[in-house]
Amino acid sequence: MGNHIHPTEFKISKADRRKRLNQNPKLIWFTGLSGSGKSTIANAVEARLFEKGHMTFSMDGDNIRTGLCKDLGFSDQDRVENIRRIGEVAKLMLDAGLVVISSFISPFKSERKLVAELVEEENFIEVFVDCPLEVCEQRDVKGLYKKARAGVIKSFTGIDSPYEKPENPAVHIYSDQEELQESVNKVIEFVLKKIAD
Ligand SMILES: Nc1ncnc2c1ncn2[C@@H]1O[C@H](COP(=O)(O)OS(=O)(=O)O)[C@@H](OP(=O)(O)O)[C@H]1O
Ligand SMILES: Nc1ncnc2c1ncn2[C@@H]1O[C@H](COP(=O)(O)OP(=O)(O)O)[C@@H](O)[C@H]1O
Repeated sequence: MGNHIHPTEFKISKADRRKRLNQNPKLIWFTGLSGSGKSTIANAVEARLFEKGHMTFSMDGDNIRTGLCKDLGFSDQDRVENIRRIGEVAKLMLDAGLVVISSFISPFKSERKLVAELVEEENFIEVFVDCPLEVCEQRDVKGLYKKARAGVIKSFTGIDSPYEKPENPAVHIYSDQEELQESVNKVIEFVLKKIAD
């Protein structure tokens, strides 16, 4: 099927959009356990970037798993497909010139690497929200750990489904030891240079 696809050359290029929006599009990729603080930090980071005049867009389970990926569950295979689709959407948004912020557990190294390659490594900023399982479980923001321990939810990340930690993240957050503002500042300091370059 792919053989019969003939790409159109669009008149407006990535460079045109970059110039119009006055920013370098980047993908800020938050990864970490459920309850580690991805959404909380991502939300504050987006607000700061937007305040500074950048055009941003955030993706998380709320706007992806209820729509584009609503046919997917939490088996390894479905998580891989979830991240693959998110990577493709992020790529389109980067082409549109946006600073894209994503908050998904994204537990597998290989999938995160695939996304980085898809959007080109230089555009991929991996932010590891590191938080011990015990702390996430204690927070239990959505009551899901309790359900996972009770066996009501199967294949829960950190309980009976793996999380592979990033080895060399661009930004390493320790959300059990840092104040929210400190974590946000670390991300902002790293990304602002890249976006404004
Ligand atoms: N089995 C299982 N394992 C992990 N998480 C689960 C599960 N079932 C539901 N949830 C809720 O779904 C959110 C994670 O979805 P993601 O799309 O980020 O997951 S993944 O990247 O595809 O692994 C996750 O949200 P966050 O807490 O924001 O991380 C959970 O609220
Ligand atoms: N330094 C911190 N950074 C982020 N969240 C924190 C921090 N300290 C405590 N929290 C709390 O931890 C919880 C994290 O939840 P959430 O952001 O929904 O995580 P995730 O998106 O990874 O599932 C929130 O209730 C938040 O207030």
